[in-house]
Amino acid sequence: MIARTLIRSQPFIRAFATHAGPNTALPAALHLKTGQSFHGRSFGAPRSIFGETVFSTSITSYTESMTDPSYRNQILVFTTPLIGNYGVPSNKAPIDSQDVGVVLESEGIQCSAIVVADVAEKFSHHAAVESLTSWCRRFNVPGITGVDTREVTRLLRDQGTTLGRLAVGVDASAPAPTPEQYWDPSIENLVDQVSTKVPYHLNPDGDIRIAVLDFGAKANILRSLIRRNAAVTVLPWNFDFNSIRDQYDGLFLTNGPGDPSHCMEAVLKLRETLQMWGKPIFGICMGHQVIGMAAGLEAYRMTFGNRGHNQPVLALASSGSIKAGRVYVTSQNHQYALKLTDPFPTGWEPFFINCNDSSVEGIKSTEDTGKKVWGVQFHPESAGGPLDTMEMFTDFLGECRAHRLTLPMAATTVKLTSSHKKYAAPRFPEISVSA
Ligand SMILES: NC(=O)CC[C@H](N)C(=O)O
Repeated sequence: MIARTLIRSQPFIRAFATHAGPNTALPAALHLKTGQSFHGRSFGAPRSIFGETVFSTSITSYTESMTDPSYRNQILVFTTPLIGNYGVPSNKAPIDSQDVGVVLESEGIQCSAIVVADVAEKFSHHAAVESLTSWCRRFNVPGITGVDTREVTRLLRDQGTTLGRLAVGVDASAPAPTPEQYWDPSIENLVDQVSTKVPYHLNPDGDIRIAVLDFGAKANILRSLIRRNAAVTVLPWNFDFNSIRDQYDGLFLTNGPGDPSHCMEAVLKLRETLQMWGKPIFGICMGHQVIGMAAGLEAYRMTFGNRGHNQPVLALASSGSIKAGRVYVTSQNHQYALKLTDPFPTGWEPFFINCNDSSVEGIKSTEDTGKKVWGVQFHPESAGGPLDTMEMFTDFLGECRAHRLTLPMAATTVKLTSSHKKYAAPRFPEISVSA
């Protein structure tokens, strides 16, 4: 206890803190459904799991990636060899109306396991309160270290995202699972598992009303809206926004895990919104895919997706802070993408294209429609990663303000409640939804 208090209060001591836990020496294996096995040592929770094995090329921000709900049920392989060297911060944000209650992207670890070449047992950072190992253990998430992640990544790049199992406490003589034993998370509606179950409000005193459809929102998306003084109502992913749309100045669709085809209910509702409502709409990642599908585009599963904070995208059109012909470096985490068709659906145009693989990185409504609707596959909110496209939030809210409602703020029928806030400690009044 005394040692822990000292470690928390003394950056000097913390810099040399080690957290070699009791299960560190357990053997562990990463098995892929395609037949390859990699052996190393366990850290974090001493339990075995199945999941979808994906790789991220991010150099920093393992804490933000691991708490991103879009990584739900994925075994995350970091291509950066040393992970954990700056520890893990406290996840409690100051309680004020301009924040969402967490520092990271959600309350806890969302990926099902992590694979690293070399887990750092020593960590050093002024905000760190614990090691990666102890954080994983607290959230019951297993990790494997001592694996040749370059070899795993090359395999995943060639054969595509592959079902896997992280088996803890087994040595090289233990048999790998049979192909039928692998569990495929993409058959489940993961969005339904991570979306808020009931509506809640953030920053109710903001000057503009934005409804957010929550497909598994990263906290920094909500933060980016409320720090620009939006009053935000976060709604379940399949909430009937059309029944309350007249009370809002803009609609935002968030990121979220899994296959977008599980979200057809939201796609069909959004199709009606697009036809009947003229206010600005902005979607990120899953939200962008839902907008594209509502517009008539198809989504497909990529070979290995794009995950990392170093993805270059080329702007094909100018809009707000975005200038056609410029390359922006972006943060990404996705397995699916919209199909590029020629022609594009009437009233829509490609907005961005990926410089590496030419996948669709953004779509927008054409000028002649008079509408302001955008979707981007990348994450302008970053967390972590580059801030090149962050001002798209300012652009969106600027358009919303230009068409602002004149209703008094109290006129919304989505009322506040205190239960079921996804991120925040209880600090808002009770919610009940009257249609
Ligand atoms: N970050 C996201 O929203 C990801 C969207 C979707 N789950 C995909 O993998 O493509």
